Amino acid sequence: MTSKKSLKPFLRALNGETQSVPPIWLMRQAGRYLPEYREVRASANGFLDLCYSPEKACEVTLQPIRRYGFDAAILFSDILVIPHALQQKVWFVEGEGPKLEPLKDAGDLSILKPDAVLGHLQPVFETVAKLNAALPIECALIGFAGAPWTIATYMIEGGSSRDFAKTKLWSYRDPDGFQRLIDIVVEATASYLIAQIDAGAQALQLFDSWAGALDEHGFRRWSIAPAKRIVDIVKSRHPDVPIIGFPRGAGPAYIDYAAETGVDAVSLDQGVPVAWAAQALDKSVTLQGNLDPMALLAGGEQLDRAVDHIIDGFASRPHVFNLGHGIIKETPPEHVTRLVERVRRSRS
Ligand SMILES: Cc1c2[nH]c(c1CCC(=O)O)Cc1[nH]c(c(CCC(=O)O)c1C)Cc1[nH]c(c(CCC(=O)O)c1C)Cc1[nH]c(c(C)c1CCC(=O)O)C2
Repeated sequence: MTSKKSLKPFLRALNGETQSVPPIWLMRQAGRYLPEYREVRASANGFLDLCYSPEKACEVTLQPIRRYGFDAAILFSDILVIPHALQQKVWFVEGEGPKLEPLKDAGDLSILKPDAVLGHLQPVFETVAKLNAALPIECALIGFAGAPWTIATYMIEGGSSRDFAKTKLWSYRDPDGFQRLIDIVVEATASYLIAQIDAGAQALQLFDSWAGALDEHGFRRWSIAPAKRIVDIVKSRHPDVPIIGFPRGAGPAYIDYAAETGVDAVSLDQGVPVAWAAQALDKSVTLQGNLDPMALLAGGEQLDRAVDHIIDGFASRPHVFNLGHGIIKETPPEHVTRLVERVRRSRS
C-alpha cells in the first residue's frame, strides 16, 4: 500500500496536498531551447518520426530531467498524433509548424478511421513503458493529449490559425456535423489516454490550447462537455490517476471548467491573475502555473520577482509551478536553472 507521504511531490500536489515548496515542471520542457534536443532531432527523419521512435522520444523526454531535476517528465509526443492516427494526412514543415490536409465539412468525416488509432500509436505506448522504467523514483510521468476543440481546429484549418474562422463557422453553421467530429476525437482521445496509463503514465494533462477563442456557449459545448466526457471515460477505468485540464485563455470561465469537467487540477495561463485564481477557483482543485514564458526568456531580477509573486500567491493551496504556456525556443537554458533554484530556494 502506498501512503500519501510516499507519493512523489508532483502527485502529492495533485492529490490536494499543500507543500512549502511546490513541485515544478515546464510545458514543452523537452524541445529546441536545449542543444541536446536539437542534436537528437537532427538525427530523426522529421518531427513525427521522432515522436514514433521510442528510443529517441525516451531520450529527449529525459534530457530536461537530467539537466534540471524537474518533479515530472512529460511524455515526448505531440497532440497531432491523434488526427494522424485517425489517418488524416499530417506533416511538419521546418520553420512553419504543422500541416494537415483539412477536413472541409461533415462529408469528409468518412476519411477518419477510429479503428486504426490504437494500433498506430503503439510506439508511443512503448515510449511510455521505457520512460516508466528509466525515470528517477521521485519524478512522475505525465501522459497527455490535445482536447477535442483544439484538435478540431488543426483538423479543419489544416494547421495553425489566427482566428479559427473555418472551425468556428462550421461549428455555427452545422453544429450536428461538428459534434460528430468532436465525438470521434473524444472517443479516440479517451482510449489513447487509457492506453498511456496502462503503459505507465501516472497523471494526464489535457491541452485545450485554443479554448480562449470560444464564446460562452461554445466554451460549454466544445471545451467543457468533451473534456467532461473524456474525464468520465478515463476515470471509469482509472479513478485514481489525476487529470490536469488546460483551457488556455478561458479567463473567468476557468471557474466553470474546474467545477464542471471533473479534472483534479487546472493549468492557468499567464493572463489569469494569481490572487483572483487563488480565491475564486474551487478549493478542491490543484492549481498549476502560471509564469509568463517571456519572463523566463528575459531572465534576471524581473524573472525572480514574477516567480516569487506566483509562489506567494498560491502558498496556501496545492500548487504545481509551471509556465502559462510552452517554453519559447530562444530561452537560454541557464534561465531555467535560475528559475528552478528560485522555486526551490527554501528547500533544505
Ligand atoms: C498546440 C500544440 C501542439 N503540440 C502541443 C500543443 C499543446 C500545447 C501548446 O499550446 O503549445 C503539445 C506538445 N508538443 C510537444 C510536446 C512534448 C512534451 C513537452 O512538453 O516537452 C507537447 C506536450 C513537442 C513539440 N511539438 C512541436 C515541437 C517542435 C518541433 C521540432 O522539434 O521541430 C515540439 C518539441 C511542434 C508543434 N506541435 C504543435 C505546434 C503548433 C507545433 C509547431 C510550433 C513549434 O514549432 O513550436 C501542436
